[in-house]
Amino acid sequence: MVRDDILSVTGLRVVTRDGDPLVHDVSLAVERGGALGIVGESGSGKSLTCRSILGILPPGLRVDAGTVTFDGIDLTGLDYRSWQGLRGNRISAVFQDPASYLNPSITVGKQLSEVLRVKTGLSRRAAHARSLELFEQMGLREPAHVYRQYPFELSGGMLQRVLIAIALSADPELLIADEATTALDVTVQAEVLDLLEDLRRDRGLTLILVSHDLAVVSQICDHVVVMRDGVVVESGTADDVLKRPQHEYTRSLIEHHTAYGIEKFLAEEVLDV
Ligand SMILES: Nc1ncnc2c1ncn2[C@@H]1O[C@H](COP(=O)(O)OP(=O)(O)OP(=O)(O)O)[C@@H](O)[C@H]1O
Repeated sequence: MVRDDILSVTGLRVVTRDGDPLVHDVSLAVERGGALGIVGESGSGKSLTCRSILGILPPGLRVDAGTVTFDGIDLTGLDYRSWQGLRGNRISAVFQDPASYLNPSITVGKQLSEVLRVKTGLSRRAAHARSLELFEQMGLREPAHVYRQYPFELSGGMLQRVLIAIALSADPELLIADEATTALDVTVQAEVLDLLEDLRRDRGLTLILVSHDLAVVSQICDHVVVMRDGVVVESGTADDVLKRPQHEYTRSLIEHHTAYGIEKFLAEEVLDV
């Protein structure tokens, strides 16, 4: 069967102002409705790869080789106006530390409503109703109460759900979650991952999940890319990469992470046989 990739990255290279490469020859692809995990230790180039896809590289860094194609559109050559129609609309993202993306002096409901009005042109009343609906879909209990709360009144898990609601306000096709559950405790982390998995199943949302934690990726991803020092060292189905790793580096990551809960995933191998 022919794969229907919504996103493909080929030979991506990100360099500094002096031309020093930070990400070299990265290639990956995500099937429409699929979930790709990008794993690797801190500094391996996961975030820069995602930021290249989103067109938001830090100042001084640029893509100097490769292509990023989203639904047939070459993102590397896009002008500002074309990005406006894509980022936040068809491609969205959530990051670590959700509080830093919210205005502390405006209620979270108002912040979501404002985004909805700007992105989808809804009236004030319709945006309010849609916000409540989105909060409910994100698993926030008592959405009308949450609507009136300020960021400091919510827990980390609730804030991340609010950020996911904002990221989904324009009904994007692709969501990039870059270490989005890293700061949460394990139980809340699992709940937010369940939410992402539900959104994938119910809305057909395509996911890229970036994490230094293999346990996180093993929970919902069907494909995995392993990065180290700015290069892809191994990629394939989650089953192949996590249960039958070919690369020494992947093996060492798995060894280190068995202590953090991917035993359950790896144990299924026993049942598979
Ligand atoms: N603005 C920048 N200027 C110079 N070097 C940078 C910049 N941003 C990142 N780097 C370097 O690029 C490399 C890849 O960084 P990146 O943030 O993509 O890694 P990562 O795998 O996402 O790690 P982390 O989980 O710590 O964010 C690292 O060596 C990092 O120090």
